[in-house]
Amino acid sequence: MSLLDSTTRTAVPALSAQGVTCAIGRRTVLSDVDLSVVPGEVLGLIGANGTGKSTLLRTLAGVRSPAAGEVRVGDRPLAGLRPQERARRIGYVAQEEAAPSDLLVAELVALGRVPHRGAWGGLGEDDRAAVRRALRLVDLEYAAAQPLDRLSGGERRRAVLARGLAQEAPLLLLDEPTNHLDIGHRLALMRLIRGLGRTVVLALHDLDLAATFCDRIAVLHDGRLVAVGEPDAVLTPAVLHDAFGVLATRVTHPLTGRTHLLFSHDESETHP
Ligand SMILES: Nc1ncnc2c1ncn2[C@@H]1O[C@H](COP(=O)(O)OP(=O)(O)OP(=O)(O)O)[C@@H](O)[C@H]1O
Repeated sequence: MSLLDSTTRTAVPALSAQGVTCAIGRRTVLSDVDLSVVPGEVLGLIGANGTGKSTLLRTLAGVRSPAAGEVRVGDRPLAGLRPQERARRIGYVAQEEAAPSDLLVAELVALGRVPHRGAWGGLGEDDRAAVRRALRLVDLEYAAAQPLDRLSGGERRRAVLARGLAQEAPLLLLDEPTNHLDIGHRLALMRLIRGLGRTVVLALHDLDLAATFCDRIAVLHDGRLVAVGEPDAVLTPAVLHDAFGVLATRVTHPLTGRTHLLFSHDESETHP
């Protein structure tokens, strides 16, 4: 069952894409994408490698301009927002973010406060509190004073996510936020995202996490949106076969009663 009620569903979308097409060089990598995200919704973006998830997130974040179509934040065109205004409204965490390795974790997270104080303003008490809050949320307070290059891959990922959280924007766009995280931190992060009460669009490769924590799921295939809806309606064997070329079987968790997915490549694996 969706966590959204019907009132929320009829609200002005927090973010929408209308007819969004993106080209890289001469190649069209996103074609005519229409997508609306309602306030408070957690929307998972899934699809095979190279199907355009990162390109769509970058376009929704305003980092890339569409070749055609429009992105709107609330009732305003994204292209009309000044960078600082955009950064106050949208927090974006890319799949891989390079940062100077000698930067301290707390300094990286404090970069999330730039939209609130300007690039040259010092940190105020509000900013410091937001940094501490973000570090606590990703369970990384202990590393605040460490340089980034002393962290593990998963810890670095959590530090970058904390930077996005410290921005405290109502809209969060996260590109594979669970990458590099162990299972405990993956579940904790998804629970955290779920509990933020913000509007979140996130690319995920783990379909079980998507099914468990997202209100709706959008499936990209070859740069086109091929399905959007609640997890049970979208994560069907037919859609998953078309999108990923795998056979999916739904099973019921013996303890929670939730539906989970098992995958195989072809029939011979399911009928040995
Ligand atoms: N800078 C670039 N130059 C050329 N082609 C690019 C560039 N960035 C992305 N592409 C191409 O655009 C397509 C979409 O890439 P994108 O990164 O959006 O896919 P994705 O679904 O996020 O993939 P993944 O799951 O592997 O992260 C791919 O075919 C990719 O090769």
